[in-house]
Amino acid sequence: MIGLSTAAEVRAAEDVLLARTREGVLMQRAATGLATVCLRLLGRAHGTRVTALAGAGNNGGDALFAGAHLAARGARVTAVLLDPDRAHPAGLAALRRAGGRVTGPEGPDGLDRADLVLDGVVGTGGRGGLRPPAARLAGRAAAGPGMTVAVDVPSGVDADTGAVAGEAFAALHTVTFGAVKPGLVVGDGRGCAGTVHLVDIGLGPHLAAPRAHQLTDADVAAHLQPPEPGDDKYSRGVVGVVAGSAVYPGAAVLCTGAALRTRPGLVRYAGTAGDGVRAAWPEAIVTDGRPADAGRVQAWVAGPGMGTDDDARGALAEVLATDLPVVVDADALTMAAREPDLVRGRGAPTVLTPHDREFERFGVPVGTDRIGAARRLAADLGAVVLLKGDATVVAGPGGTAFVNATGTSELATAGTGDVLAGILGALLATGTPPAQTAAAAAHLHGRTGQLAAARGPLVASDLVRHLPRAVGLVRGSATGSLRDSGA
Ligand SMILES: NC(=O)C1=CN([C@@H]2O[C@H](COP(=O)(O)OP(=O)(O)OC[C@H]3O[C@@H](n4cnc5c(N)ncnc54)[C@H](OP(=O)(O)O)[C@@H]3O)[C@@H](O)[C@H]2O)[C@@H](O)CC1
Ligand SMILES: [K+]
Repeated sequence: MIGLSTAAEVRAAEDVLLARTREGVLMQRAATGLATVCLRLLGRAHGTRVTALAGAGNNGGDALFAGAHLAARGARVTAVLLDPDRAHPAGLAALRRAGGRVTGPEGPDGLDRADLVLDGVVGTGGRGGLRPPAARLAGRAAAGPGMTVAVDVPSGVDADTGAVAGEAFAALHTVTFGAVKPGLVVGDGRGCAGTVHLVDIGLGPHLAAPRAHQLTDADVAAHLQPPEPGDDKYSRGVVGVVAGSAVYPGAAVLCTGAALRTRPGLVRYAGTAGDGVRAAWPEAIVTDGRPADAGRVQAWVAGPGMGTDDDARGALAEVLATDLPVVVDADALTMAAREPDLVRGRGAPTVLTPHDREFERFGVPVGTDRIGAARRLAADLGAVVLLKGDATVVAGPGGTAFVNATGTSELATAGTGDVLAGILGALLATGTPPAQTAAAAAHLHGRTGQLAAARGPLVASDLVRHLPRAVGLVRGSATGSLRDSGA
């Protein structure tokens, strides 16, 4: 698992370490790591042109010291000081010693010919969008030929939330220090950060336990264990699906198929789209009656295409009255937003899977702090909230959160949510902790989308077809990483 640490958590760890190390050591570690990543990205330093935008804080200091490293290896480095009188003195001296040029915000900055642009305007100490001179330079860097690399955080991005209030630096890569900040992987910040590279500056032992994480393939593999010799169709987690309608059987077919393809134990279907499900998935056990007629299950998925009429409301209330985990998706979210007490009083896990418009029906729009919004709704309802987006966020009622790293915009097409609900039901039926399980489902859904999209534009049923390969891939990469680590 990759921990996501807020700016305050990183600063607190830095303070402990700063008190124990010689002055400047941490910044040297950061700048050396930054220069090393830049060298790797450039392929060589000699003869390359580098422009380093440097603000008045320590973020600017990092950029100046890294510029000095690159200049010492033969790069032609120009530092553009946003506030020349307050530039980091030691960083500036190092750059000058290494032969770097220095100019002000209106000077000849070399942005039009740069191979690399370093954004050291502002890091974790930033507030709000970029101010005018920095915003103008960031715009020119984005339009210019140089590879854009943000130092610690793209300037103008809120390190904790990913919110961008105005202009921000658009980076192809971000080299971040000590810990990945949530704002680099969620919301608008994710788009500004590009590929994130983490540089270890020794903060690890001093960092508070993170309250937000990203899962890796190895973490998700633990949710996708192959059957063991003693397993049978009941012991592997039986899923119940309440979805679709006579008019809209597609959602039921996709959701049931996704559950079967994720964990082919047993899937029971209860609803009015039974004929469509029987035709598409003869493996499923179908009843045209109520959920209670379906037989024993270990988790329910309710919502996709089921409608919101009295019968649908009755079926939803029936599954929510059980002591089993329930996924509340699509039409079930509309009904739960009207009657949140259906969810609030539950003892067993509930996972709600809203996109932004569905989320808003619970009373408050998502806003720019997606992790915060998901946490608040989760605490209010005593449920897990999986907030869909480019980077899907999962929050548990106690505040634990996950940000998905595998999302692809190709998944923004009809029916992909029905597939996610089916995957989620299949994983929840095994009884693993619901917030991490929901994050694992989002991860697998994203990996499946990546696989399916490799062949061109995808439709939701492509995802169902690619699920077994995605499960194999996730399991395989976990084995690979264990082998790599010598375990
Ligand atoms: N601590 C350590 O040991 C280590 C810290 N490290 C590094 O330090 C960074 C944090 O440094 P920091 O705390 O000095 O703040 P920082 O991000 O440079 O910003 C302050 C400057 O930004 C300005 N500014 C603010 N908002 C702005 C805006 N919207 N648009 C434009 N400007 C804006 C603000 O201006 P002012 O408000 O003062 O006028 C002030 O000049 C951290 O991200 C990491 O890179 C690493 O070297 C590892 C060791
Ligand atoms: K920056």
